[in-house]
Amino acid sequence: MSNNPIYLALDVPRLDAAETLARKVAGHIGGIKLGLEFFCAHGHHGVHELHKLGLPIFLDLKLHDIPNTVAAAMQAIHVLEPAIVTIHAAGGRAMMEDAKAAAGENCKVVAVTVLTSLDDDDLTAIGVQSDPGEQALRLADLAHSAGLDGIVCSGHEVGAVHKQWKDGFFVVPGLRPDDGKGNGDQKRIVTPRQARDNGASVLVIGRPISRAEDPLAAARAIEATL
Ligand SMILES: O=c1ccn([C@@H]2O[C@H](COP(=O)(O)O)[C@@H](O)[C@H]2O)c(=O)[nH]1
Repeated sequence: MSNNPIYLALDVPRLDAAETLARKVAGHIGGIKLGLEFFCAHGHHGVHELHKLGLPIFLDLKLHDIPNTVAAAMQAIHVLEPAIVTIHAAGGRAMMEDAKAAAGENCKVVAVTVLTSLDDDDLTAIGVQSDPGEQALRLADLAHSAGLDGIVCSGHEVGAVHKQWKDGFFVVPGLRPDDGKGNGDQKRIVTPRQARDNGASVLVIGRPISRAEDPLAAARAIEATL
C-alpha cells in the first residue's frame, strides 16, 4: 500500500468519467474507492477497468446480511483482488468472522461502525441509545474480537478507537477541507489533516475532489495539508 493515505471515492455515474477523473488525480492519491453506486452500475467489468490504473482498489460494498450470504459475496469478489472491503459491524460477530475467513489473504476487511451521515438524533431514531462515539467504540471492540483488520468511523472517533486498538486499520470518510464549501449529507466531519493526526490509516475523499471545479488542484491542495 502506498504512503499516500488518500483514497478517492469514485461516486460518479459514468465509467468513462470515473476513469478520466482517476487518471487526472492518480499522482496525488494512494488508491481508489469504489462504492455501491459504481458497483451496481458497472460491476466486475468496471472494477477490472479501474484496476488498469495500477492503484489499490477499495471495494466499499458495506455488506450486511446473514453470515452465509456475506461469506458467499466475499468469495464472489475475490477475483477482483480488492485491497480493502467493507462490511457492516451491525451484522454481528458471526457475520464478521465468516466474512474475514472468506476474504483473500491480501484483503483487509473493515467494519463500518456508525455512518458519518448520522448524528445523535439519527441514532436515537433507530433505537440506539448511545452517542456515535460510544457506539463506534462498542462496534470497534466487536470487530476487533471477530478478527477483522479494522473499522470505518468518523474522524471524531478514530482517536479513541486507536487508543484501544493500537495496530488497527482505520478508514475515515466524512472529510471536508476547511474551505467553507458544503458538507452535503455528512454530519460528523473533520478535515483530512485532523483525521490523519487522530490516527486514520486511510482518508476517503469524494466530492471535495470529484465535484471541485479543478479536481487536480483540489487533490493537490488536500495532499499538501497532510
Ligand atoms: O460512514 C461512512 C462510510 C462510507 N462513506 C463513503 O465515503 C464516501 C464519502 O464521500 P464524500 O463525497 O467525500 O462525502 C462515499 O463514497 C460514502 O459512501 C461515508 O461517507 N461514510
